[in-house]
Amino acid sequence: MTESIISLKNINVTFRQKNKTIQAVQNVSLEVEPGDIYGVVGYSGAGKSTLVRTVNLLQVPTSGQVVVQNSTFFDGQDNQNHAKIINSNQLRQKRRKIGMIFQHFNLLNERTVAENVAFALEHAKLSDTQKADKVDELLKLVELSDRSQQYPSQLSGGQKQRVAIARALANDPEILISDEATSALDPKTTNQILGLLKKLNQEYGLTILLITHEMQAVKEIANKVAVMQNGQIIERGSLLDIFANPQEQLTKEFIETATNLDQAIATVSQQALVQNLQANQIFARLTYTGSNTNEPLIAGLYRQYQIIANILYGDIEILQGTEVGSLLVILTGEQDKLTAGVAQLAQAGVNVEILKGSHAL
Ligand SMILES: Nc1ncnc2c1ncn2[C@@H]1O[C@H](COP(=O)(O)OP(=O)(O)OP(=O)(O)O)[C@@H](O)[C@H]1O
Repeated sequence: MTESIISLKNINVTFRQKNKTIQAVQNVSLEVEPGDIYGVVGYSGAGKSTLVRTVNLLQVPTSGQVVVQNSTFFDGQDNQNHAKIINSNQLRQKRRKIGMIFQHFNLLNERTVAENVAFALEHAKLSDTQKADKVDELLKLVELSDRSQQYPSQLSGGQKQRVAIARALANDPEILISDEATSALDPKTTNQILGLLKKLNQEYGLTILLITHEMQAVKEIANKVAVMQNGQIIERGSLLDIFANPQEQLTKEFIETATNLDQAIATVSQQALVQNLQANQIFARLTYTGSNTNEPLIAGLYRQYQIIANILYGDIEILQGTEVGSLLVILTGEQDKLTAGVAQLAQAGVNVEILKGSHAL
C-alpha cells in the first residue's frame, strides 16, 4: 500500500457552547494517498468542512492524530491539553503546501486578478520578477492571462474560482482542499472547474480532497469516496465500488441523484405494469459493472430459469473508465426460479435491489 499523504486517525471535534455540546466530527479516520481525488460527500451539517479543516489545523481537533506529508501536525489521544501540536512557524510553512479553495472564492475585491494571485507569494523567497513570472504562469494555467488586470467584480463565478485555484497553487502545493468549490456555480461552469481540477491531478499529480454535497461532482472526477453523516464516515470505497454496490441508504440516495436514477424510479414506478405487479413478478433495480453487460445477463435468466425480464429503464455510466450499468426491470417467473435467478445474479456480481414484489421470492 502506498504511504498516505494525508492521514487522519480517530479525529474528534467537539464544539462547546454555553449550554450545548456539538460533536461535529466523531472518531473519523481517513487515509488519502498521493494522486487521489478523494470525494467526501454529505448533506449540510454532516461535518465535512470541520473534518477537512483539521488537515491544515484551521480547526484543531479535540482528539486524534493528523499527519500530512509525513509531518505530525497534531497528536492527542484524549484531549487538547496533552496533545502535541506542530509549532506555529512550521505550521505556517506547511500550510503553504496545502492549497485551499472555497464556495465563495474568498478573493480580495480591491485587488486585481494578478494581485490576488501574487498575494499568496508574499512570503515566497522569489525576486519581484520571479513572482511576476509565476503569476503569469499560473494565470496561463487557469486560462485567465487576458484578465490579469481586471478586478473580481468584473469576472464570472467560474472565472473567480479559477483565480482562486491559481492562488491556491502559487506555492506549488501537492495537496488541494476543495470545500464546496463548485456549489455556487451553474452545471456547465461546474464541469469546467472539475475538468481543471482533473487536469491538475493528472498532469501535476495534485492530490485533491473534494468536499461536496453533490455526488455528481464526485462522480465526475473522484477515484475514492467517503460518505459523511452526523459527524461520521458511514461508508467509503473506490468510486466504482460505491456506485456499483452502495450499502447505506444515504449513499444510495446520493447515487440515485447523481445518476438521475431517482427520477427514473419515480417515473417508472407510476407505470401500470409496476402499479399492477402480479404475484409472480418482482420490480427490481440491477446494477452491474464492466465485465457484465445487459444482454447476457437477461439471456441467462431466461435460458437457465425461464425468467422473463421486461426492461423499463436502462442507463450506463462510465466511471473511471469502467461501465456501470443500471436497469429497472420487471422479472416474471415461478417463485423458486425467481429466487434462484436473483441469487445467480448476485453471485455474478450484479447488485439486485428489490423495489417491489419481494413476496414473489
Ligand atoms: N465553530 C463552530 N462552533 C460551533 N459549532 C460549529 C462550528 N463549526 C461547525 N459547527 C457545527 O458542526 C456541525 C458540522 O458543521 P460543518 O460545517 O462541518 O458541516 P458541513 O458538512 O461542512 O456542512 P456545510 O456544507 O453546511 O458547511 C454543524 O452542526 C455545525 O453547526
